[in-house]
Amino acid sequence: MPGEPWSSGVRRGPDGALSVGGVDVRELAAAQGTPAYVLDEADLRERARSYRRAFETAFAEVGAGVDVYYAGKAFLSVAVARWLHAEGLRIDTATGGELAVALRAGVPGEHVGLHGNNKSDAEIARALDAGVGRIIVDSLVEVERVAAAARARGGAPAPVMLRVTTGVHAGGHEYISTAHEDQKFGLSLATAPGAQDEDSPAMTALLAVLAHPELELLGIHSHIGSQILDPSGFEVAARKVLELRAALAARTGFLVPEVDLGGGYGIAYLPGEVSLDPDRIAKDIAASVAATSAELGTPLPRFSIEPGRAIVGPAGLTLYTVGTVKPVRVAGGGAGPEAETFVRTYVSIDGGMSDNIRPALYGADYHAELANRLSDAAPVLARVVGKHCESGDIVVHEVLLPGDVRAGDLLAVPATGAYGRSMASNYNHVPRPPVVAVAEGETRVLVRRETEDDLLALDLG
Ligand SMILES: Cc1ncc(COP(=O)(O)O)c(C=O)c1O
Ligand SMILES: N[C@@H](CCCC[NH3+])C(=O)O
Repeated sequence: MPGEPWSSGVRRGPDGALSVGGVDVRELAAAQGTPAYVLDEADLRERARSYRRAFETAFAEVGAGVDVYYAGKAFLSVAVARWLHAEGLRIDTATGGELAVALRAGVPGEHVGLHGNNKSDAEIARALDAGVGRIIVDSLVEVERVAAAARARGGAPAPVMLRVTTGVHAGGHEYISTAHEDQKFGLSLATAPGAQDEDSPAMTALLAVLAHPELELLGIHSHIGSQILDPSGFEVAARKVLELRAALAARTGFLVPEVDLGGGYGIAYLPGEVSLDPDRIAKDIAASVAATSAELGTPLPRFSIEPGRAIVGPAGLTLYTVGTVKPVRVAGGGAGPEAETFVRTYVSIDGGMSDNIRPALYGADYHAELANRLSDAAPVLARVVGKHCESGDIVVHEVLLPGDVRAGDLLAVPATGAYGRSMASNYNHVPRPPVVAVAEGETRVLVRRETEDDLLALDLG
């Protein structure tokens, strides 16, 4: 069993080939083609269960309830929404499209949340019609827009949470850190310098929600970033949210019933890295919110969290076929004619930045291994690159691969279950790969491969 960053169902057989969920990758590649995203169903379900178990247990110990919402942006399909709902998770959506998948899966509206910093009126209307359990409001104008949509419908008030930015900056890359002040999400807890008498944008929006009879203020939401490996940021952000909740209660007498602490739990991408341990973080966060609430003299709210990557990321791998292998002599630094050089072996695969944009977008690092055989050839320093017209079309910046890696070999890249297929594109008119689930020796295509005909059907000539 290879261990992290591979899913728990990955094995290396006696002949050196990888299998996942009891399916040999050579058979899988022959039947489904490559590139293909391969999802280890048992691993995915176990991660969902372990997050739910960890948080339910730790929060029950301090006397609080908790719901786990799976952040569908990481990867959503009808089957995955059904599996995760069956495991007791709810579904967090960020657009009308994700909402449509959750509803198509039969997830009841009250177990679905809708996020978005720029929801359209149609998205708001659809969420209300579906009876979603919560709309996470992201701006003051949206308070008015959701209230207007709820008023137009009549009936029960719309359940809303307000997304706040706590100023806690966490996560793997500036683009995926979402609670520092200079960005588009949420409402800030900070007041303008020198304007101590003024309310923060977050407090102003909470008061605005309370002033609307068409809205039910369900909670306060904080999401501080993604791929967070130092969990202390969660506790700092939670304290700020609980302080805001106490301040609102002191001001209005209304104690917000729920607090969402967002997602962002980091995973291993490379051998030697370790994913956050849900038991450990759940215990730490529960102890910290209990202490803060006691200090503030407010009873604990109901909590929720929104992990995406930590549930689906490690459960997925991408299978590629090797094409061109090209040794390239590279200057190694130093100056003058004696500058050292070394050889980097560029291993081109049949996908690339269209199925995994994360290395190009965030400089994210991945690992790759030869998947169809073992080799005792001496390792070479390799860079796994795609087939797109970009020199930044890199899937793995640096990895040691056997020196005899050649056309026709299969490469497996682990930990691609999150933000791979969901951020895939058709750059260079490359059809997007399928998502194939494996479990107990069986294969099931969850999302079929796109075809050139699919792409041409959009082109009306
Ligand atoms: C509001 C919100 N919730 C949940 C998530 C899921 O994050 P992750 O996949 O890092 O757990 C995100 C993405 O960062 C998000 O923006
Ligand atoms: N898509 C990002 C994370 C952002 C998540 C959504 N707020 C990633 O691949 O890491």
